[in-house]
Amino acid sequence: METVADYFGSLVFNDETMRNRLPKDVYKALKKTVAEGKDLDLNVANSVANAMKAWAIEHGCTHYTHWFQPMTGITAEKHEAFISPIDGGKVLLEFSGKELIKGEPDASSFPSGGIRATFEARGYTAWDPTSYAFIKDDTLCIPTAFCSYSGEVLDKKTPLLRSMEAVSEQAVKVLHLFGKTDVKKVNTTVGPEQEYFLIDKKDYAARKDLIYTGRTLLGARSPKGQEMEDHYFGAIRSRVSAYMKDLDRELWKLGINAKTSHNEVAPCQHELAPVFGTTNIAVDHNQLTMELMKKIADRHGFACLLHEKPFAGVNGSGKHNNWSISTDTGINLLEPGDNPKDNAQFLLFLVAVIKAIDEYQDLMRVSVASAGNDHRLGANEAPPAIVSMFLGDELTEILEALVSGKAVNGKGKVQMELGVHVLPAFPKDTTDRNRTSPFAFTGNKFEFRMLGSSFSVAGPNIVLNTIVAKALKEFYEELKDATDFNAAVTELVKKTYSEHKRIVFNGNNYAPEWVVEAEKRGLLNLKSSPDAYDTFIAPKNIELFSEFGIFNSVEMHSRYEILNEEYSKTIHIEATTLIDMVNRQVLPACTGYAGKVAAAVNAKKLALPTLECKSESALISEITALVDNLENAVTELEKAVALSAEYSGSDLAHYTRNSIIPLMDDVRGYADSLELIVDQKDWPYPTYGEMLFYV
Ligand SMILES: NC(=O)CC[C@H](N)C(=O)O
Repeated sequence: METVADYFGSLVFNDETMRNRLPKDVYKALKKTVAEGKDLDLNVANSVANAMKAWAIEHGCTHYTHWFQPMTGITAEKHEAFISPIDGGKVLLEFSGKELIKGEPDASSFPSGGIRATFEARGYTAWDPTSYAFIKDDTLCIPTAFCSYSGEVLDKKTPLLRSMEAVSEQAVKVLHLFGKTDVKKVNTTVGPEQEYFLIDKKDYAARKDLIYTGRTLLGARSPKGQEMEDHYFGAIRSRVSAYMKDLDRELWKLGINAKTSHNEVAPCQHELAPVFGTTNIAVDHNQLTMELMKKIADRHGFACLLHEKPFAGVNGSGKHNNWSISTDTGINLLEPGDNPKDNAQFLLFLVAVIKAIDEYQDLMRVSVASAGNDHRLGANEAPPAIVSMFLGDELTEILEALVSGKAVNGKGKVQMELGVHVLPAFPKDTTDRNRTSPFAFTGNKFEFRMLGSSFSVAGPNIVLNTIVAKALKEFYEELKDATDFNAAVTELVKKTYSEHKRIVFNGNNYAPEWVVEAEKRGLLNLKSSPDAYDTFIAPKNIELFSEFGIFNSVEMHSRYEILNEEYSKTIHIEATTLIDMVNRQVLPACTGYAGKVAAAVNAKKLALPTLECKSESALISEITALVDNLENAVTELEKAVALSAEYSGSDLAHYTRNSIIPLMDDVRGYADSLELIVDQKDWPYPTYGEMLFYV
């Protein structure tokens, strides 16, 4: 019988395939290029392209595509057939090294935030040999970076790769000070847990809001929600289980380490978690996972919803980004060590992260800001908009003790004195977890829990890598000339922790008291996305990204434009969808139903003139009053949407947030009240109950 091990990675031009199919010297040259990040020699590229083509054709491919990640947050592809005509009406199948390493799609219609006028249509894609080529839809896909003709970055992969290099360079320098001179490279790793909803395809097709916006804009709560806490980790329905198996199989063929599947908190909500991997590859794999989740759902009669808040009032969907840094010699730098020296190193990297998060709370917040995630953060078991870190009691105690010079007490586990050489051996697995924290230490990695389920994980990791690179760079400067290295490290750990400990919060992030406390500590509370976006172009942030060559000022401003635009457009589509549904579905349904009741009253009275028909009359009045309110509310919304033409950029985003969203809430309030009193048979779209429980 064929086992997973037999077909795992069968659609990937991975290391094993390359070793088997490439001439030895070409294989070696390619490996060297990847390891050293150098440009690829054209002869090597030709040879690799040839082998790739042969392999792809054997697997039934007719086309190839550069597969890239523009600023849309999803991936893009433009398929080219391998065919090249020859005399006699025949074709050859061709794929050259040049075609492998560089593509030139007409790129005028991708978001560029004003960098490129549409007449400057040219854009380049360049092969990223650190991520393997793979086959999707009988097409050879080549992971690539995407930039404009004049070299400005237009994608998410390029800055991600740069940020990985930045953190590697700085971490290596610091590690060399610790005597780890064998370390040449440091990689950040990520394991993104992906949450999603599965609903019946028929229900999906019957709701314009799901089709146009990915979330329900209307819908009264069903009598049951998630309050019984019976869905989380519950037995998986057989239809969903079949879907999960199918999905795993397809992901495994693509070499994606899909590992954990389970039911999530809300009805119809699930999660898939992979084994962690190098950030760049984890980002590519997460994009593929999201794409396949949707595609395979369709095969099983489901629609897969990746929106952060498809249903109001129940759990939203996040994507928890488990982030760590490890060396090419196999050391996880966020793993407490076995001996005092390694622990000093661990503590130094730990406080680098603490400093980074505190100094760049704003960027962390921006990296998870979107119209969809605004509904999720701070509601129904998702972290709030205030960025803080959870370290756990033990680690906090150790750092506090180090700062105060006192011995660690309490659990009697660790005694410590000052000085690096006497730092204790830490318990490896801190058992306490904090699900409420935006950024939680979980023993050997940080779990960044604020990301929304529909996000590309590139953005948040670009920020994380860069801000940690910055902290490490400053540390290196402080330590490089130290006469007593151990003492200098101790001092630096103490100083950094004292200066930045306000960002550490081990308590309940959902509690209202935390908002008050966080304000006292001077932490940012950027409640909505437009508030967050405005901080993106703060001088300190432009300096940061420029310093490490991740983005220049022009690229930062373009991204700022794109963020604001995407936000406003998303809500504009939502508002116009809502108006459409109300005017053309809800209002006619309500009027129709009230008419039916009125006709029934008339008929009854005709039959029995003494009848008063009090409750029917009250119902008609209630419906009519709500319909009047709904009409007024939707008219106000229409006016506000029309007025939005007067704004642009950040002003438009703020206007949208402050003027459009509250009116959408008003509309929803009246429509949902009507849903609860109108005959179910007359209601024009499936209800929450039908979508979440009748599956
Ligand atoms: N149990 C959980 O981890 C819930 C997480 C929640 N779905 C979120 O949005 O982050």
